Amino acid sequence: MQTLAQLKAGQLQGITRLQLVENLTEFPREIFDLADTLEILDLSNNQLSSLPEDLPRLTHLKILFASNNRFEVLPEVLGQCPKLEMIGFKANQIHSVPEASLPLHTRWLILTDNQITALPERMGQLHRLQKLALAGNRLTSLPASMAQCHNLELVRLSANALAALPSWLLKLPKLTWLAFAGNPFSHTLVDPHADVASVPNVTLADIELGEKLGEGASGIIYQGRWLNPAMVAATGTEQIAVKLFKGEVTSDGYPADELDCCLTTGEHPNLIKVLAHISQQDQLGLVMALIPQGFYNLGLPPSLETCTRDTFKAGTEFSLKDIVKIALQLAETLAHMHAQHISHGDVYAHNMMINRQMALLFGDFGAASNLAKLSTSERSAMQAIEVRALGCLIDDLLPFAGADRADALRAQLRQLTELCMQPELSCRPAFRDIAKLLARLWQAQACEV
Ligand SMILES: Nc1ncnc2c1ncn2[C@@H]1O[C@H](COP(=O)(O)OP(=O)(O)OP(=O)(O)O)[C@@H](O)[C@H]1O
Repeated sequence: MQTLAQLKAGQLQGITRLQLVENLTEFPREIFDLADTLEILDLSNNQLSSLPEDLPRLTHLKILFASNNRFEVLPEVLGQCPKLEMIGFKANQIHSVPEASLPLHTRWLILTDNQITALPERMGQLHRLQKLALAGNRLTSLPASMAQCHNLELVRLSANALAALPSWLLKLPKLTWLAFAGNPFSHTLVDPHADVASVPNVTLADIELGEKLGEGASGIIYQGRWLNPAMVAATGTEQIAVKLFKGEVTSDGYPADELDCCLTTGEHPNLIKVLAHISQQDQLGLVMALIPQGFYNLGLPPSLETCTRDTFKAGTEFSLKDIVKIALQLAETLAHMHAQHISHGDVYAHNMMINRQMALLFGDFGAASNLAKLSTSERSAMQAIEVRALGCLIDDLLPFAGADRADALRAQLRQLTELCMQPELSCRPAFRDIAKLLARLWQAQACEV
């Protein structure tokens, strides 16, 4: 992060990336002194409500973030910025998105947590659009022209007012990560957890909270201990992890939908075991088994460059057998989830943990959607969309498998990847069939050793 004082003193000449958090109410004109080099401008967490008309003078600008400001209209001038392809205006008060505000080469558009009721028809001309974050708005429909957005891969529609799931959406050839919980068409229950009597409902009084273990977008996770002996007896453990949901909408949707999807999914060996839920008026929470020692994240979130694909730590290495084992566990987990009519929405290596034996724990239900109210064909399409995510994951992992003698196995995994990523959704296999195929590959490898 840089300061306004550095900018005004001319100390930032030649930089490609500028971040200013200074309670700005006006766009500092000195930013134009950086026009020859500036590619990434982050003005998030200020008080801005407009951008200058000559913004396109920043001819190299590729990425503009202006989250947590006071914009009410997405500025039209954005549409004239010659290289702008990534636009982030999360958590403003935007109610209007003018046609002219959208540059045609947009790849990544984030408008989460605003007050948008409609998007312009021009959306359909954004042929490069890959990532579209619209959760937490007031959209009642999407422009039909968006059927032409053939490069869309990640779409967040949760927490809106959509009356229906557009049929063209479920045909997009590259759609891979879709979330839509918290819309009128998808609401399943009046009392969200009325059907999960199998999971005990506890209160904060049953728990002693300990140290913070981590924090996600939707909540904070604490180590904890049951204070209630009945719960120790019922769950077979005293030590627990407790996720306390934050109140507000996240980039993936409402915390209540995350909790609902997690509970509806139920138990699976590759999911973190849910021991109880907290559904107090003022606090939602999830009581889980502690993730055992020795588990670490399989991947890291996408970067600005990779946009929709995960990144991996330098030095990452897998054998082809490791990849088969990871993919097999994931396919089985997703088959289970879809059998319960739940889609995960965020099938990414950064949401998976593995240990040295390649045992998999799959987490983060933040972008999950309940498919119960969808038609059978819509549910099949939702499964096919997530099948593509499994294909992307194997595709991402394969380069880390060094050359070894198992060339035939590599070819089989490549073939599976291609099948999972077929542009025509009905040509993709179902998770159960993928799991069967991977189980056969796994057994064949086990016999070879
Ligand atoms: N059952 C658990 N036992 C131990 N640690 C946990 C457990 N659940 C979560 N954590 C820790 O808390 C962190 C945040 O978890 P959480 O699932 O809420 O969010 P996330 O998936 O990491 O983030 P986001 O929701 O923003 O994508 C994890 O990375 C992990 O370190």
